[in-house]
Amino acid sequence: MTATLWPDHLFLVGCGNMAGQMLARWLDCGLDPARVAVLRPSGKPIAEGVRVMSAYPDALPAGTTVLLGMKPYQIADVAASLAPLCGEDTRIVSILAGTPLADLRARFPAARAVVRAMPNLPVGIGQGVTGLYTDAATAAQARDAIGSLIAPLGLVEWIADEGRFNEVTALSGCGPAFLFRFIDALARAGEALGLPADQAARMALATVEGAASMAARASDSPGTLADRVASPGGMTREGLNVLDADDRLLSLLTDTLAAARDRGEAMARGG
Ligand SMILES: NC(=O)c1ccc[n+]([C@@H]2O[C@H](COP(=O)([O-])OP(=O)(O)OC[C@H]3O[C@@H](n4cnc5c(N)ncnc54)[C@H](O)[C@@H]3O)[C@@H](O)[C@H]2O)c1
Ligand code: PRO
Repeated sequence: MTATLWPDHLFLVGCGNMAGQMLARWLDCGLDPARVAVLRPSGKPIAEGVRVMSAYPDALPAGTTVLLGMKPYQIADVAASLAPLCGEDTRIVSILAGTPLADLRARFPAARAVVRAMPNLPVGIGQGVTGLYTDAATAAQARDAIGSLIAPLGLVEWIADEGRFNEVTALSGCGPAFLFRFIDALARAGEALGLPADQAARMALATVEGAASMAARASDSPGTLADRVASPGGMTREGLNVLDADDRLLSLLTDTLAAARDRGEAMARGG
């Protein structure tokens, strides 16, 4: 991995579940906490050396990278206080679901570099997925610097077409929740067939962890790997037949992603 180009000044607006995981990973990877300031209404401490404030400062240092980590519906209030502190060299990174770049540009007109980012929770252990999007108004140097900041979080994918950002969010941003549900359902199905609940929970989690790690390292596709588990005439094929009948699992997941995507589109319309 190439060395991370840490920003001189990082200002987090909101530091809950998601931004908190991003910051934890950055600090683990060597970001100097003295470069970080966090605005959070509670004012509660975050980590040794990180400055926490419950009100906006009078000014931001030149070239500050701002991470918008509060809830999407708070953007109007936040922008009213934050935009006057932003200059041409302020870099804005937004993780707000369903909030288009044009909306961010309208709210932070002075900042040249504005990037939409869609991380997911495993960024905290460096195994996340982050989709990124920006436009031509963001200079290449700022784009690279933001890419470098995101790199320690896991897989980084620049998205060419912002019109696909809600699909990206549905797949990888929301994806961990769907996988957590799957692990839970696998365990409960085992329990329904008669296994002790605690044992089924341990086995379901370890099975998903092992299968995902194996798929990540394999040169074969997950589809080929599934066939390798299924001995001809054996037990697995009978199970796969249930998942595959009428594309049942595929339909379920397509409907799941579509519902999440549609919510992103409604949020972008102000819903
Ligand atoms: N949770 C996820 O998996 C995930 C994934 C990708 C993106 N996101 C995005 O991350 C953002 C935060 O989601 P979350 O799940 O971390 O929610 P959260 O509620 O855990 O965090 C939001 C934080 O913002 C703080 N806050 C509230 N009002 C504020 C204000 N006026 N100024 C500054 N901070 C304020 C809250 O105290 C809270 O700590 C959302 O925009 C969401 O779309 C979340
Ligand atoms: N969490 C955010 C939401 O549920 C966005 C992706 C994951 O809206």
